[in-house]
Amino acid sequence: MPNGNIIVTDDRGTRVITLRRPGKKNAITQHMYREMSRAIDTAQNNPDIRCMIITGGSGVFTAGDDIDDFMHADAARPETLSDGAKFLYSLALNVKPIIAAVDGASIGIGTVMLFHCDYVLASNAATFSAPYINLGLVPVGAASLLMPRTMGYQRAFAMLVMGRSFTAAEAHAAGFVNTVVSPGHTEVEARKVAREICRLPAEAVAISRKLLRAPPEELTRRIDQEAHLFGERLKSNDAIAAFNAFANRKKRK
Ligand SMILES: C/C=C/C(=O)SCCNC(=O)CCNC(=O)[C@H](O)C(C)(C)COP(=O)(O)OP(=O)(O)OC[C@H]1O[C@@H](n2cnc3c(N)ncnc32)[C@H](O)[C@@H]1OP(=O)(O)O
Repeated sequence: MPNGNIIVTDDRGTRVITLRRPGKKNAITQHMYREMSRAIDTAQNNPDIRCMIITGGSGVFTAGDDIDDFMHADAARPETLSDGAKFLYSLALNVKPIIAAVDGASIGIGTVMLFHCDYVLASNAATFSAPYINLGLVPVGAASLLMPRTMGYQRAFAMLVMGRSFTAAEAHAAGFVNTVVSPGHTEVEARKVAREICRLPAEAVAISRKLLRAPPEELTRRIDQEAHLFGERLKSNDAIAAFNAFANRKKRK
């Protein structure tokens, strides 16, 4: 059942998946994860879809997991994790190029998903972080595999273990952003990249892409391994204190 926070449109061979929850900085609920997974999964065997764009629109990409939703979702944690994990599986198993258009903050899963994407555009107002450490947590989504591979161990350490944020220029220098554009222009530029990809021979794109990427089974193995450790960390005093602090921050407002 669509809830309006994920908008999916198909335009000349490109599926555009838009996070639209501006009042909550595009924080991602379990329902939104399911909608995004469905959009990616249903593109796999659809010959009309040649590539995809994931965008947060203008001003923000995503504040990561919706922490309220995460905390209040079914008390059974494995169930809570499963929509996010399913989304990560959808990304890991996806066979079509995905372009990400990042304007503003990209936090947590927002940044992790970029490492599964094929081409990343960012505005110079974009910032990138994956501050699981600040919640007493560990990386998810095969970030511990893909980040050091893409940008080198030291940068991955700064982002994942120290919780550092990268600017668009730093992300570009680190190699996980292809192009930096002006704020408000990421989506239009992403559509140009999509048209370029759509003009290429589809089968050769698919084979070449597969050769370039980590095998899906390697990704899913690491996703599972991280999810297990993440689940353990959720029970830690550090994580409980961090989630309580978030809840109290809201009450004080
Ligand atoms: C298990 C989880 C793992 C992870 O995902 S790790 C990453 C978790 N994410 C974060 O730590 C980011 C938290 N959010 C922020 O730091 C800030 O927000 C921003 C920097 C993204 C934006 O700051 P500003 O422009 O000052 O906006 P604002 O007033 O903080 O937020 C606007 C509304 O959005 C809600 N919100 C923002 N992020 C989240 C989130 N991740 N989960 C749930 N709600 C969120 C706020 O509470 C508020 O809502 P209201 O106006 O009703 O008070």
